[in-house]
Amino acid sequence: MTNIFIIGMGLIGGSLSLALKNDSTFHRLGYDISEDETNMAHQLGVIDERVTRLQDGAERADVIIIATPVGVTIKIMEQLSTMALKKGVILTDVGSTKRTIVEQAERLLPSVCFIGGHPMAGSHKSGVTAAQEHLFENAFYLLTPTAETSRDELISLKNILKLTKARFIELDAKRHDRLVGVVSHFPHIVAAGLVHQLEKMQATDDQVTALAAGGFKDITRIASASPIMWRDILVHNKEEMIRLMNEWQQDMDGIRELIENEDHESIYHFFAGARQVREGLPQKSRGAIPAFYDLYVDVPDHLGVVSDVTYVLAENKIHLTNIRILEAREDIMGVLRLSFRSEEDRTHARAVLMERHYQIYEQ
Ligand SMILES: NC(=O)c1ccc[n+]([C@@H]2O[C@H](COP(=O)([O-])OP(=O)(O)OC[C@H]3O[C@@H](n4cnc5c(N)ncnc54)[C@H](O)[C@@H]3O)[C@@H](O)[C@H]2O)c1
Ligand SMILES: O=C(O)C(=O)C[C@]1(C(=O)O)C=C[C@@H](O)C=C1
Repeated sequence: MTNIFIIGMGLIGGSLSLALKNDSTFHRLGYDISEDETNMAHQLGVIDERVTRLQDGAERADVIIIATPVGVTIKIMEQLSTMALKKGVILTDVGSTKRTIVEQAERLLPSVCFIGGHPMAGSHKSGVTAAQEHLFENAFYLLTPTAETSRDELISLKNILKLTKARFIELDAKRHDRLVGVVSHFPHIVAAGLVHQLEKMQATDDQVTALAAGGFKDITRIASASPIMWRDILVHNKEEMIRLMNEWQQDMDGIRELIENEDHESIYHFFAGARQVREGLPQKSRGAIPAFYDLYVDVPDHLGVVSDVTYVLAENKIHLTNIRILEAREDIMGVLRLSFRSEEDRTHARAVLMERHYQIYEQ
């Protein structure tokens, strides 16, 4: 048995533990500062065993995964440095920042193999109840080995984490923080800033909230994320945040000037350039929610057809992640788009629906 000790039973710790459950040689021990969270994780089958004292789990562990806010991660490493960890234990984390964590691991735990990790998928939700087994499927899993990391240690860690079905990328911690600063950390400041702007307007005209529609909600979804987690991330990635903030302020000053001068052409290029870059971003599925396996079903447009199809799937214990009517007008066939979690579910669904003479196609 390999004892895997997960510290922090929240969204990410819980999701990782769920992803590891399919290897029967793993025994997953979980610990959280909140006993309620540890108990909930146990009740939900997220872990095999609850641990009530950090030391008890740490000293039994072959692998330790720290899944707490990044500020806490350093404190946990301080605590681990005073414990009798097993020889050869592999220590990793899931924190959204890497430079400070890697530096502190080297300082506090020089004789322990620490490999920084960061699964690049998540959500604005927190806590173990939001954990999902497939959260990291197809996502990038960033690893930050150092010159001290041996090839065997890296392979051992990857062999465990491969159950997440994520794709590994190795990079150094400094570059990690620079890149992730742009695509994740700074956007969270912008999202929260926009919500505060709405809040200020609300004080003088409260109708503004009712008008906050699709665009505002899309761009500010991430402002619902954990303030503890984001406070810690910004402090850890302070230099990058300040650099990006200065760049952003300069860019915004430039745009303000364009608007003041009614410079139609440059304003057009500001948006046209952004659209081109945005549309050129990789479309490949990342994370649990976008990893869709879709089937399209022609259905006669009559009352109850949606429930007929879902009944057939439920009868065969096939889980749907989404269902959508794409077209259903009078006198024509409707089209249902069914989304599944995996290729196996999709293949199974295709077979059972064809048996019932539904017309199926993909794409
Ligand atoms: N949420 C995301 O989208 C996301 C994605 C990738 C990585 N991360 C990183 O993963 C880590 C965890 O984030 P999360 O989203 O799971 O947060 P979360 O709030 O869902 O879970 C964090 C858990 O850590 C626990 N905790 C706090 N202090 C502790 C301590 N001293 N000892 C033990 N447990 C303690 C909390 O009680 C909580 O249950 C963070 O470092 C974050 O940067 C988050
Ligand atoms: O999808 C979201 O809600 C997220 O914010 C996930 C997100 C991100 O910024 O993309 C958040 C923090 C991480 O470290 C990795 C992923």
